[in-house]
Amino acid sequence: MRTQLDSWRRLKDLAEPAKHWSLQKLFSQDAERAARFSLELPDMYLDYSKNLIDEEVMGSLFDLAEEVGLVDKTRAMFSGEMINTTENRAVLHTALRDSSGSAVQVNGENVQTKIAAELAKMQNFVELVRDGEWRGSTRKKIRDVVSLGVGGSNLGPKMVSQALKPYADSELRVHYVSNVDGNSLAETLRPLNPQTVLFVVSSKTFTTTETMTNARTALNWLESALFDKKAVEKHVVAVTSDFAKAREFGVLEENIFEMWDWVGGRFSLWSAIGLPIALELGFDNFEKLLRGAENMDKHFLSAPINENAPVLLALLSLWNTTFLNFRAQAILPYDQGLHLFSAYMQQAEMESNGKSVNIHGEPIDYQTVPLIWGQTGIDGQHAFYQYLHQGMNVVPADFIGSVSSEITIEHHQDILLANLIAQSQALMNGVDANSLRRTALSAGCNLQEMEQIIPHKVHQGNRPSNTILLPRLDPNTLGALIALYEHKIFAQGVLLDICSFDQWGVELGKKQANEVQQALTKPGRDEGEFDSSTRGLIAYCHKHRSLTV
Ligand SMILES: O=P(O)(O)OC[C@H]1O[C@H](O)[C@H](O)[C@@H](O)[C@@H]1O
Repeated sequence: MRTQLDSWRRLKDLAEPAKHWSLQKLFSQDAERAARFSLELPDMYLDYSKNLIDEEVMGSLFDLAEEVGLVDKTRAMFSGEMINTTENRAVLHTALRDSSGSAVQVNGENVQTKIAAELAKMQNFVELVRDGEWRGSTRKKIRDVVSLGVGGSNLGPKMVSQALKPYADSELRVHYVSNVDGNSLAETLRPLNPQTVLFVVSSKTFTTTETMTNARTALNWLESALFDKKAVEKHVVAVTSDFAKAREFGVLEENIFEMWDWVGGRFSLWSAIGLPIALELGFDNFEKLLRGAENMDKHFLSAPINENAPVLLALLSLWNTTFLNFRAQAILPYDQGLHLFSAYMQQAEMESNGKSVNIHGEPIDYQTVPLIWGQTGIDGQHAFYQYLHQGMNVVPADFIGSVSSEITIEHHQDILLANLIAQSQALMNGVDANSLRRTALSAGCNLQEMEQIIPHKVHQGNRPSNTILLPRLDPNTLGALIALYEHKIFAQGVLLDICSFDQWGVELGKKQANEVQQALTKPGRDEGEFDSSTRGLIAYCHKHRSLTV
């Protein structure tokens, strides 16, 4: 049990006084604080000095990392050991971006050979489509790609596509549909010409209801518009680990791209699941994304734990959540391109570590991961930052920005960066009643009148944050940023003693949805097994359907 470890106990003791520390004071007592608690990598700057930490806390966190064997467990992941113990699988998204040529064995097989072959197949396909050599069934060039997938088979590629828009080829537009809400697919398809559309059906299992429903509707749309029962051959490709199911759907064997069971959905954008990214940005940019992630992999594997960016982020998350009891974390990108990054991180971290039993199946009696949420910082400032500054709960935040922009309109970028830096400063420093009084006096205000308003203007401050700056947002730095968080999540799982790579919590809802769906589509079916709330909701749906039909 983690709670029995010496370092864990020490951290528990240290947390009590730390809850009452003043970040402002810590800075004024130590001119070197920012240098002490920051890290500069070739393509990234991480400032974690605005956390409620000191050398002793960090030392104990490093001791914990050692006590739990983080370094050995990291090597085990990279080398293909079955660390996803509840599903008996290796976890090898890192192998997908390993260009070293060294073998990685899974069940006696070198997966690098398969990865290289699949990358070559992707590259060939991407070039055919982008060069206009791949033609639809009426011999027209492909102009629009529609990616159908959900969860890990959608969020990663979609987030990257959005982040790297300036690198996109305007000749080929890529659209993403994940929701089974028919409006989403219909709205996407409405302006498109079926003769020039290519669907990429991305599903590891090729059974996910939302994706398969959208795929069947898309196929009907194609077949009826093109009067061609074989439209699937030129207009649909699949990415899956279940080739038989994709063939059954009608996709030609040569148009199926493989993903493997040792790639988790939420870590899969580096595999053929990234095909829409490569189609939109070109294969060379996809490769740059892989190289950026590979650089972070090397850093994670080789840097000592006290200078290891993913480890630092994991330790700080543990400190804030498990020891200081802050139960949420905001992800606040200031770069508009990263507007889906918070949603992406939500799946990555919460699906991985949102658990309450340890790797041995025993109940956990400490806080695991925080609730992850957020949106672009600038929009957030005009929405929920009030809560961050003055709400009852402290929400540690990750501020993420890039120094220069692909489209350089300098003063825009300066305003953006100024806001990013100022917000973390304001959250840390706050403002107390006395300084409000001083400001009021020097402005010649009536102090008696001011007294009433002062409590409303006090900001407690002391709200922790990390700041991550990239020199610019490009395929390379984005690859590194995503890998940074992937490894943070892995390290967090090790520290918390969690199996980070299963997601049993998602399955229950899926099963229930199937049962409710049957009751919705076949009225009159015995609904006796449902509770009265469920029966009432189903009855309301039936009533209003019959009124609107
Ligand atoms: O790729 P698929 O098999 O369609 O699965 C898509 C998604 O399904 C579920 O929601 C899982 O929780 C996700 O991790 C997965 O990415």
